Amino acid sequence: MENQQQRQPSMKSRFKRICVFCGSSPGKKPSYQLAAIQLGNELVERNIDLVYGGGSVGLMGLISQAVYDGGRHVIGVIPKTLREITGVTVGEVRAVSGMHQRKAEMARQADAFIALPGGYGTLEELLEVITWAQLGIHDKPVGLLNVDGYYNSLLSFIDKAVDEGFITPAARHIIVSAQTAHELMCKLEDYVPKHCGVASKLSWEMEQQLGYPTKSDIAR
Ligand SMILES: C/C(=C\CNc1ncnc2c1ncn2[C@@H]1O[C@H](COP(=O)(O)O)[C@@H](O)[C@H]1O)CO
Repeated sequence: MENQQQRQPSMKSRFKRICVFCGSSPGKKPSYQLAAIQLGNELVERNIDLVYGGGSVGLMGLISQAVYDGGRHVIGVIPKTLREITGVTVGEVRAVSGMHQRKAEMARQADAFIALPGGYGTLEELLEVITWAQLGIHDKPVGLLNVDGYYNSLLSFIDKAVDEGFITPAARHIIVSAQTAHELMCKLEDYVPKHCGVASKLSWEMEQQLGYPTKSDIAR
């Protein structure tokens, strides 16, 4: 069933659709669950659609429901194997063959990425899109919603990696973090990449990295 509640957007955004990575668990603190709903509402306010990992579990279920209830389009990208355990997806379901295809499809569909609190899956997805940005595969903004300081230790670790010479200051700038959904969205709207060095030297086949069939694939 199509979502009924069409609200008038009050803000314009540079983004049409954002990919959100977040816990398949709800987390122990109510603030994590509240942040997922607030981020969903913030996307609705700005007329932005959602792409996410699909299903109704944990924070994933909360944000997708909030965006759907607000009248925006939701795409859930789910590997066929996970479909039975992740619950019902509101909006559109895109079934893919595996976890790699899921990440490529989510990345392809989005104009920006945001990570809410989560576990291994969220961290892996977040670090991959940061790495892809560093390599110049995409220049889409990457936001970290640092709810109640959940990601403080990760940010400290990344700052240590900068101090120790493993991450450049320009690549550190890829991660845009804030404590509230509103503040994060404002920062992402203004984000300008600084890490153009690698991107300008390498000529990635963008389509290939994000899983599009190339012209030569199609010709085969
Ligand atoms: C039903 C349960 C787990 C089902 N597992 C997943 N369901 C949906 N999406 C998942 C699942 N595991 C990983 N993902 C992707 O990673 C992120 C969430 O992983 P995390 O380890 O919980 O942070 C999420 O963005 C998905 O794209 C039992 O609860």
